[in-house]
Amino acid sequence: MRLPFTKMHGAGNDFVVLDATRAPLALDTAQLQRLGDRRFGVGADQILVVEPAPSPDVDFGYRIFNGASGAEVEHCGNGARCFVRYVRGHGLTDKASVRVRTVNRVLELTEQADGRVTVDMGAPAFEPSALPFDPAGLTPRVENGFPLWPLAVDHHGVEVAVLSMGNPHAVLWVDDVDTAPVATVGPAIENHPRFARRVNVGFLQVVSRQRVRLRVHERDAGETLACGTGACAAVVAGIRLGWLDSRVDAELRGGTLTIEWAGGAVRMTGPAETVYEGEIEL
Ligand SMILES: N[C@@H](CCC[C@H](N)C(=O)O)C(=O)O
Repeated sequence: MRLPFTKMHGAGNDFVVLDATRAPLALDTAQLQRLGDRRFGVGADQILVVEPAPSPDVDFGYRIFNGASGAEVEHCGNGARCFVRYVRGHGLTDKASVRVRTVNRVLELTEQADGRVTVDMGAPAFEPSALPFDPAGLTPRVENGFPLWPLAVDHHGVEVAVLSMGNPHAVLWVDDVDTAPVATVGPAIENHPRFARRVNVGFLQVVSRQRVRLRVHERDAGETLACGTGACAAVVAGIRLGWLDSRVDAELRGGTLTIEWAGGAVRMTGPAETVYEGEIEL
């Protein structure tokens, strides 16, 4: 099968985008992994599939697969920005704002006049069961009414905030992201037995009440240059702890995302770029 695709990125988090609006696409795990493979395939952190609207209240279905494993996941924020650029650029809609349904929420995606894209990401969920995270036997330290959970990781103790943006996130605080142990502590928390479906891990440095620096070890992907849901989760946790204002610029290695949250849905604004179009024999 020759499969047309579009390579895109949002702040360096890169994607293969596939159109399944005209004919259904049933790719198996090996085919998805091949698309995600940087040596034997195209290479991408995630594979994004544009599907017909599954219900009348939305314009499209939006499915996401991690490129390394081919596993389906619930959300991808940087991908959502690329999604709207893709459907408008490929003539699939002329709406400025597009509503899409993921496996567990509805997102609204809007292209701005300056070329950036704003995503209504949906609301964060704080119950441990939303990730899921097993808190049995743990006593959190509570700051500003928000729990920080003690975790034993590689014989060290760390404290993490846990929350869901549709997909699971743990956030921890560091003095300097440049020296943060992302490559070691990231996978250890991702695979910690208290996270039954594993977890994305954010390392957050607070620079001021309106500016943070962030690195994210993504579930299944390792460290990526940016993670949209990770930026939302980290900023929301910082706001809940009383450390951040309601509008924050999050600097990631691949670019800056603006995150806004005042309770309710989180808004994320950032770049979305097309790199090239191609075809692959699968
Ligand atoms: N890059 C994404 C998140 C992709 C999914 C994540 N790796 C997971 O397994 O939940 C983003 O921009 O949000």
